[in-house]
Amino acid sequence: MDKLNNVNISEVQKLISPRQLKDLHPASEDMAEHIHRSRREISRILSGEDDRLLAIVGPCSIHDTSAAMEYAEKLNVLKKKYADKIYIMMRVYFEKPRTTIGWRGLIVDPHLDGTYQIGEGLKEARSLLLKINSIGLAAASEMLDPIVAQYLADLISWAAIGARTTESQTHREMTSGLSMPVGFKNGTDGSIQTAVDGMKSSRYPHSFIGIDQSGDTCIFTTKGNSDSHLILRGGRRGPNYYEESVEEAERIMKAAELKPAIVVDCSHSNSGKKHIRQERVLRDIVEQRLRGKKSIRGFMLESNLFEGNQKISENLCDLKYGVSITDECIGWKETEQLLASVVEKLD
Ligand SMILES: O=C[C@H](O)[C@H](O)COP(=O)(O)O
Ligand SMILES: C=C(OP(=O)(O)O)C(=O)O
Repeated sequence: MDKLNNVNISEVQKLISPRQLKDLHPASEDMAEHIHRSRREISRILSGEDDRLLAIVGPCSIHDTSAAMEYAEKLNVLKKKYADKIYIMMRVYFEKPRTTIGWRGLIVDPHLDGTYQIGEGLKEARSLLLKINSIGLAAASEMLDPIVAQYLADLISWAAIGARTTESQTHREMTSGLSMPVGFKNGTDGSIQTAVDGMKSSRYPHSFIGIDQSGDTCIFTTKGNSDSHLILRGGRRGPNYYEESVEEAERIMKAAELKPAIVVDCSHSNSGKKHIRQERVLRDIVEQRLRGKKSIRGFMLESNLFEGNQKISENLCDLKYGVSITDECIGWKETEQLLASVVEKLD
């Protein structure tokens, strides 16, 4: 009996390497060009060179890839229709950070039953990202596990560091080496400073340990990511999308010698996790922008084919199609109406 090692480990399994997964599900040259272009467009919006608003819209989490693809097709129609006013991309979230415990997303538990078939989850996630990008839509996702990034980051055009990891050294180091614009969410306690510290840290070069495409342990030395920005998502004390909060965020970013660039998350603690309240957040920030608050560069909506959410039932056949199994989302009809009204106001 080994008394010192693996005391709390019950099993270790080999996993496919990033390169093996990419060989199975490769990105074409055309797709690489589309993702490169999307990242540049997003970067120009976040820096203010492009005056459009970034709209990150989609499910709280992906659990059914067919429903996700139906959603992507619908969203892509709006992306093309409103392209001169807003840049629409899809929230394609596969990793869920939990306050305590709960389903952790399609990659970790693709069968939703605690069997943790992570290899299958990675394949499903990569194959969905390929399909979404192939129709010309760009994908936005949270980067939670730095190892997972090696399998999927090439297909992602915008990433978020979540409220629960925004203070983490590991996530700041990872961000400094990521190839796409990355938003730091304010902490769950509402701290904007924590996210601004994350932005600042990730702009510098770092060295850290990670795995390469073959799965070998390596030292990565990064150049720093100049495309970091702030995401206001509200906090324990309530929402932070109001003008006073936006101005406080601007002050904190300026004090850190960062150019203010803010995306407002209309969900989470800005809506008290009530989907019907996302609309009022969105209307308010569009009004702020029209009054000249140019530091607001985008917004995020949690939206699905149908509104609300549902618990993961014992019998998975009972799950309703197109309804979130994590946070509440607005439904497709409301999503269409909200995006149309944003564009109308910006006209
Ligand atoms: O976005 C989803 C949730 O807000 C996040 O994963 C935390 O969820 P929990 O507080 O239900 O664990
Ligand atoms: C988990 C999320 O958000 P936050 O980190 O703001 O809680 C999310 O956007 O899915």
